[in-house]
Amino acid sequence: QFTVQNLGYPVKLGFHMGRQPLILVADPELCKKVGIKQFKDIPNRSIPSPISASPLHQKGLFFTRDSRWSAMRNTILSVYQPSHLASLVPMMQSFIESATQNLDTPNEDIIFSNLSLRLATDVIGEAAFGVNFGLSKPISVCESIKSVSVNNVRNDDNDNGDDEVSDFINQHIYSTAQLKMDLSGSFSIILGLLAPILQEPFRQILKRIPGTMDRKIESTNEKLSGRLDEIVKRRMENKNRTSKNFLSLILNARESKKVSENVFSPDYVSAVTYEHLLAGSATTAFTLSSIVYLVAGHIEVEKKLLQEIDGFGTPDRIPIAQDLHDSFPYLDQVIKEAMRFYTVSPLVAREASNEVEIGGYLLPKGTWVWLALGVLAKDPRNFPEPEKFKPERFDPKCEEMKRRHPYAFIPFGIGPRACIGQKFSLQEIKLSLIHLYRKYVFRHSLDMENPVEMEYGMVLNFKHGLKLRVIRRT
Ligand code: HEM
Repeated sequence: QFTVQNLGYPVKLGFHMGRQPLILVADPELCKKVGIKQFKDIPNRSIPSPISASPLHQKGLFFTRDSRWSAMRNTILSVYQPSHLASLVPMMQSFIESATQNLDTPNEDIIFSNLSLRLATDVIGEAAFGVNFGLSKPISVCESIKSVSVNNVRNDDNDNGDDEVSDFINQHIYSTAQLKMDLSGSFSIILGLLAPILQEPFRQILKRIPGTMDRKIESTNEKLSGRLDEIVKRRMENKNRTSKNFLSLILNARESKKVSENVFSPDYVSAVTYEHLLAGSATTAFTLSSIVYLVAGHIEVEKKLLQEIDGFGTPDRIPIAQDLHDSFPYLDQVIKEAMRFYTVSPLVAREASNEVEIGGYLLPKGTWVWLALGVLAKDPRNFPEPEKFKPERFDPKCEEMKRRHPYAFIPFGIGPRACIGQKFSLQEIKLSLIHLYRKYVFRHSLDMENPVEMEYGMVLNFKHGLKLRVIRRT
């Protein structure tokens, strides 16, 4: 395991050790070249342990980018187009209102990162499955710091009456927390780093031995993929799919024979649906948490932000999509700066389709090329004083912004494989922040470690959760 730290951002590469040649790219011009041309996505099936330990690995389907993916991407794209996104505002707003009711319990701090994960999971659950997972219920005393550990989310009560779905989603949250890319994972993950060829045989043995992490992961994964299969099967049987969500669109395309049924096999549909849930929840949740964390520590930013939000109108005026686009320029800057400061998805992977020259190096076919988005975002050539949180650096009128390379800030990736949920997540994050700051401000809890500790996993996360004191605005 080794860490790239020369640009101030640790990128753990332990899980790559001993595999095919790898080059890490942290230059905007080269990122553009790699992201848009000459490179294909890594067929992620070949990425070792941490990802292959996830629920749908057994089917060989998790995060695969084979020829079927283009058909899938085209099928679901319309869910994420602006006209449809605008119609999702009321759904998002209703989850936000529900999740953030009664936040200010006297003398109790909250674990905001739990709240944001539940909220983001509910929102994507509705968009992907058309199912209300019921996680965004008002926070209660049982969610105060004193009684809930961050790693214990799956043990929380969830009495929404739909056991199957709530169990599934609790498993999902648990399994998301288990996806680690360093040496703190299961024994087979560690073995995979050192002797890849032994990994699978060992996993097969270890998963049968009670008490091992491999056994726990295996059991979570089995339950999770079983439940997901059931949800997909039931939705396939129900032909009355009028609402426009991810799963309905795929199943309708399958049945209308626009896409061959063999292409969208039930297993494949399960895999991409799960992947979607994962891609859309942990990323959005962390981003929302990190913004609130950073604003809580920068009172001058908070003041300016509150002014903008208050200036929009009385709290009963819910912004529509156009308002979100036009009326909150400072909020835009705060979000971008927070996403630069803590890049939730620090690495984007590609593979050279052919021998190719890049940055003066001749890379053999098959070389893995990783775009280090997190390193890019801390490069002082594009972001002077990169360790300072300064939303104004994203003001379109400022010199720093005008001078900046257009690909210096690409938290959603780049090119034909860029994030499909970019606009969706920004809409959700903006609505959440506007709603929250109309009612509350936040301060770091005294129980929060200082300096904050991050976990550099599949996605960035607060190692011990984000703990906040909530103050109701008067
Ligand atoms: C703040 C929130 C988010 C961030 C920072 C983020 C970031 C990313 C990044 C960096 C990639 C890889 C792009 C590349 O390879 O060039 C990606 C891919 C993807 N994201 Fe997101 N994402 C977010 C939210 C979402 C949401 C809400 C959804 C679903 C609604 C989503 C669905 C996807 C999918 C399906 C892909 C794979 C696209 C493909 O391979 O064609 N993401 N995301």
